[in-house]
Amino acid sequence: MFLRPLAVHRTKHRLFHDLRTYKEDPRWPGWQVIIGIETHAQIKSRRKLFSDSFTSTPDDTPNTNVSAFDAAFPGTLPKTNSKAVDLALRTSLALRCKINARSSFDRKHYFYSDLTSGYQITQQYSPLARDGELSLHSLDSPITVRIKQIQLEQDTAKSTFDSRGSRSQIDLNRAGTGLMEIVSEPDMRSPEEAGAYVRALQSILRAMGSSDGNMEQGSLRCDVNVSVNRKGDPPGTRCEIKNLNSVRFMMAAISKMSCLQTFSLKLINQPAHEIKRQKEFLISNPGSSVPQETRGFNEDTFETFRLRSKEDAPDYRYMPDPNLGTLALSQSRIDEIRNNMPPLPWELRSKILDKYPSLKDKEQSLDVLLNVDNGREVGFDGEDGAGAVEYFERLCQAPKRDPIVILNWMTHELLGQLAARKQSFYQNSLTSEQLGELVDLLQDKIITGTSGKYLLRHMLDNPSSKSPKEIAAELQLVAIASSSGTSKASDAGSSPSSELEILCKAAISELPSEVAAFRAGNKNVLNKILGHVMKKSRGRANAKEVRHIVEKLALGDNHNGDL
Ligand SMILES: Nc1ncnc2c1ncn2[C@@H]1O[C@H](COP(=O)(O)OP(=O)(O)OP(=O)(O)O)[C@@H](O)[C@H]1O
Ligand SMILES: [Mg+2]
Ligand SMILES: [Mg+2]
Repeated sequence: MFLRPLAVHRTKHRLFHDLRTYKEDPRWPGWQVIIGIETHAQIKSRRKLFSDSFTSTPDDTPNTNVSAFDAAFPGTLPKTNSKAVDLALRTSLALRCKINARSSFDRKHYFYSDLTSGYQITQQYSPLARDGELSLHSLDSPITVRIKQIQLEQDTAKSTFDSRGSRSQIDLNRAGTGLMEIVSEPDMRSPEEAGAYVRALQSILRAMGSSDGNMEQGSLRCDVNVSVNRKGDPPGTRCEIKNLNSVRFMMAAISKMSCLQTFSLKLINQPAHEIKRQKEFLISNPGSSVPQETRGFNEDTFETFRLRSKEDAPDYRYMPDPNLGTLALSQSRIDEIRNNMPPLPWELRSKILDKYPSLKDKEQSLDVLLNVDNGREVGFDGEDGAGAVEYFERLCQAPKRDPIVILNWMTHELLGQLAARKQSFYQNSLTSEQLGELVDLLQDKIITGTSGKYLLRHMLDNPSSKSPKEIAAELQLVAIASSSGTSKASDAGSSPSSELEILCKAAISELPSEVAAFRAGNKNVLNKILGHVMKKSRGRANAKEVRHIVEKLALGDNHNGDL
């Protein structure tokens, strides 16, 4: 009884996509571009998919997390890691998939040095989940991309080629790590839609704690399928571009034009990207279709290049894995996961906006916060840890703190500094208490913005449990107060009111010609005098106060203040 409306809805949904009306894209008039994406997301479980060894980060010493099974010793048997399966289930539910109560594993055979067993365990015939969807709200014209299936599989080892020694080196740390292959239907029509899809997927994976979703570090890899057809014609033959490792590269592989804002303009005259290449083929070979190929992407020239044609495609000789049997999932296990799902990114977003309405004008920064790659320790095996959002909320607990100021400091300063150090959020050594106090020092004008940034960098470089106030005093960052006493720097114990005036007086005597020009009416030269004082104060002076004092000293008490 209850299934019927769902089935009708699904049918309508599919029809909508199959017939998705041709919409002219001014970049390739008369043509339609169709894109489908296969993503491989490393599962953020503590242990590998079929063995007890720990999963690794790229920084781990090679070949230190390897069990006999990962190295394919004869006689070793796989044992499915239920935590990894649970994380994949959570992801499948977040993507509104139907869970397959009985899925199974198959062996995909091929011979390469990074695959010691000679086969990869995957789910070719009966995947974990099917028929999901992901809505892309960030686009000007939002779309829904259908998810064809989600399958579990093993990652391979990593081989690197040492050209000096003319030899390949194999690191088995990655061998056997759990992957989710998430396959979309061919529902995207532009590089922008493809980019939005991968970004939305990243935020879901991160919110579910099921993968770091980090393309640069290889925990998320995309294969992009692209085809081109003339308006009114059926879809063209797809070419698959393998292993793209950033959203920008993925968009560039589809169409160089889409990424010219982010990359150098010198690329404008370089040869073909995928859409251009396929269009040119169809124009110069009327009546033929583009040959089906697997292609690579050159990150320097932004060109795709042929790896192999369909005829050269290996015969993987798929066969059911005799050691694993069926992966049976009880309804109660699925229900339990459904009932304990962490909030989805858009749920978290509206919860935060309800709680802190002033952030409505700061949606871009809020999205940065919601999409933070928390790193391995948070949500490891689905456990909850203090991710960036929780950290933000802890900071906002002190009543006098302004959520806008906190959000700015977190997204612009803290996350910026962590990114510069190539650190994930979990590697952040600054506690929420420390950052909170730092922001309080700023709001109370005990330190200036410049000093605050310096203090933050210093604290990240020299982690300690000391309070920012103590460190600010040690580093002599406490702001110099003006004679009007607006600063609370009197805590520092010196006589700060005169210190600022002494600095200003010194500047006036050290820059006589600038002061003369200023007195003669050259307003611009004031900045030079102010810059001189700011430099001498090592960022501890408040620029407004310095300006006021310099004007007063240079022009006498009678200046009208609006120079
Ligand atoms: N005409 C088309 N144009 C663009 N993409 C397409 C087209 N037809 C299918 N696709 C996309 O191609 C992808 C096919 O992936 P799938 O995993 O099913 O097969 P595969 O690429 O043959 O397998 P493998 O996992 O071994 O690479 C899907 O993402 C699908 O949406
Ligand atoms: Mg595939
Ligand atoms: Mg493929």
